[in-house]
Amino acid sequence: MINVGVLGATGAVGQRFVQLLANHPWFQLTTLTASERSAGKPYGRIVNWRLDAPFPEAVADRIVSPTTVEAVKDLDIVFSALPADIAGTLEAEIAEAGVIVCSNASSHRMDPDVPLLIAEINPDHIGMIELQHDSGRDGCIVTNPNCSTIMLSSSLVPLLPKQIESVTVATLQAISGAGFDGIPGMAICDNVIPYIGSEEEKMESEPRKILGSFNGAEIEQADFSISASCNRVPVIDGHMLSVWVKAGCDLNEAKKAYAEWRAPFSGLPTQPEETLHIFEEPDRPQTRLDRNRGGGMTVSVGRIREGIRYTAMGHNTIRGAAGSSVLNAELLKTKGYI
Ligand SMILES: NC(=O)C1=CN([C@@H]2O[C@H](COP(=O)(O)OP(=O)(O)OC[C@H]3O[C@@H](n4cnc5c(N)ncnc54)[C@H](OP(=O)(O)O)[C@@H]3O)[C@@H](O)[C@H]2O)C=CC1
Ligand SMILES: N[C@@H](CC(=O)OP(=O)(O)O)C(=O)O
Repeated sequence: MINVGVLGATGAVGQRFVQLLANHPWFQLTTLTASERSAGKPYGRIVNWRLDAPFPEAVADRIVSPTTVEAVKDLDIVFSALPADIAGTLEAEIAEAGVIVCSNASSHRMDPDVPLLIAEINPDHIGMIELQHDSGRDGCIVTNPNCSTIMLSSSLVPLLPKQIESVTVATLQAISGAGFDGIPGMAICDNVIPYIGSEEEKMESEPRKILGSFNGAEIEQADFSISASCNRVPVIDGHMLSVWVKAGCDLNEAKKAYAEWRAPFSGLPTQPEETLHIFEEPDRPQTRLDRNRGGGMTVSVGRIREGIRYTAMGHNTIRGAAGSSVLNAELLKTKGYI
């Protein structure tokens, strides 16, 4: 078994990691960390379990560690669900100590030697790890994109060969995206908030790295513009996107590209049968009905119509965070990095 830990194991993403890793066939969850407020106490006592999945009793008595290099330096992999302001320095120090860091935080996403990885979308970017090893880092950092960016980039990939010129996107994002203490109920009930700090900037930059090509030394970014407008809506989980794509194809060619696209590999434990599910019904995808498709790992796409316009939706803390990160680690194992 491969020994793994979760940094920030009590938060919205951290709890998803614990849920997904508790019975993982390859990874043994040995270490859970959180802030000084939680360290030294049994996980089952201090965690406020808020997921729509049963609490994994096997970790109830595990004593929460402080979030330090010392606490995780003997592990093979750590999954990071830390706030970005803490993750920057700490993740780099943990990677220097020889550990593989699979991170959800934004701190290292745009580093020139760090893969911004969605396993089925840009698996060859994993080669960027060699750049980190070349510069003397014993371990490495592999990052997940921003949660809305994962839905956008995954849903754009079938159209990539059709010469995308520009992308316009408007989001309807769930409140779990802001973390457990992110948005008070009084602010979001019966309301829509047309602002999510730094989200539009991330959506306009990260997909160009993800959908760019890696030539062995650097990423040549995808050559199209993105304009994003992000909104918070009162749903618990699931980010929905309305997308407009200017590309060199007509509607029939676009629909054919979606129907024919397949993930480049299959069979990893956390990989869904369908990375993309294409709906023909006029009123799908819907957040509540479709967010758990493929165990929360499938991105649903529908309403593909003249323009080209479509709707995409996925589970923000599973496909958009913890699930994608675990799948990235599974890919690392199959490629011999673990
Ligand atoms: N929510 C989402 O959909 C997504 C989140 N992300 C990113 O994932 C990361 C985690 O987000 P999320 O789970 O939502 O956040 P939460 O606020 O829900 O959880 C934060 C976690 O970090 C711990 N923590 C807070 N301060 C410290 C500290 N000073 N030292 C050590 N640990 C600390 C908390 O522990 P304690 O309980 O002890 O305070 C908790 O475990 C962020 O970087 C976020 O941007 C990325 C994609 C999607
Ligand atoms: N900002 C996203 C979630 C998130 O934390 O993203 P990032 O890791 O890029 O800051 C949301 O609110 O839905």
